[in-house]
Amino acid sequence: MVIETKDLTFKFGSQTVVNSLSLQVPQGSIYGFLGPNGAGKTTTIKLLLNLLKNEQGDIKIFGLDFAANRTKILAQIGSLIEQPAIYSHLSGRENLKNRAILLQVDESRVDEMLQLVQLTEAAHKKAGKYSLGMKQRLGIALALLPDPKLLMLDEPTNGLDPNGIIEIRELLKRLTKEHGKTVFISSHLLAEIERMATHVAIINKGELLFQGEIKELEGLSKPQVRIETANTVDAANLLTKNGYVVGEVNDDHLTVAFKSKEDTGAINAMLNQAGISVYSIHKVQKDLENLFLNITQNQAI
Ligand SMILES: Nc1ncnc2c1ncn2[C@@H]1O[C@H](COP(=O)(O)OP(=O)(O)OP(=O)(O)O)[C@@H](O)[C@H]1O
Repeated sequence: MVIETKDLTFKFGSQTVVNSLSLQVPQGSIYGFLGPNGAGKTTTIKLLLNLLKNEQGDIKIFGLDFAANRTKILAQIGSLIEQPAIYSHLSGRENLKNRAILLQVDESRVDEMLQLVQLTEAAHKKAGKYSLGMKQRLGIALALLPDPKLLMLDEPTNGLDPNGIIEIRELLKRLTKEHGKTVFISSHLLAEIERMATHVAIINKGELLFQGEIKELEGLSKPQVRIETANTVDAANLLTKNGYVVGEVNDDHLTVAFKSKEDTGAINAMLNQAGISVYSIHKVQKDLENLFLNITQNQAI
């Protein structure tokens, strides 16, 4: 594990903001750290970067105890929290070059990083003239300059347009696949990270509600049969009488729990035989965004 916390807890005054969090971030993963606004994501990230001091619980990073190895560990973490620290009157390249001198990193890394985040063409443009997405990518390039093993990003896709999100997504995928990095990325929108994350943690009110591979999260979403018909109430009654678990019943469609393809065919035949015309019938999976909302609102899945 690249990051492992055990019962991590943090309070602002009497408010417990991070509550007994045990996180496990595997090597090489894109770990999506999800939760609604105010869930405690930024606070957790600050604890993992030593910007806040943890009060209770243990943190291990790269297998080392954080408290005893802070400097060594932090030298291997690149981070981007809130706005990247960019000089807007300097070009993207000058921003990177300045940082390279400051960190005593070989200047050849500057052009490498520009290429990696696809800013080579805009390298000589003033950073103040960059789009939000370009600024975020420059921020990531600055964080990657000393070649850290782990990248921690707090809501880097916030406010980006769809293209900007895609560019960040492709960049983070390349970083894990081709450069062996581990990426910890927070977001309050599952849709923004579900297509890149390999692992997901969902927190709310500082508590961990789910942690696992993204595939496991998808597996939690139980499939349904969606039936479109003119007479949803009669259809619901008939299906209930025959032992089906009916979900939602709307004006134009209803849903029942999916069992099998054969069973879906049997439902269709049953409704037709009762004189209820079926316009369409198919299997649907609850989308992840709804599942995420259900989990964070403490509803049954
Ligand atoms: N410096 C502070 N002093 C007191 N309370 C704070 C402080 N910083 C954050 N909080 C509170 O801690 C809780 C968690 O905040 P945090 O910023 O970690 O959440 P978040 O999940 O990152 O949310 P967001 O997506 O809105 O940034 C919130 O209720 C917030 O009001």
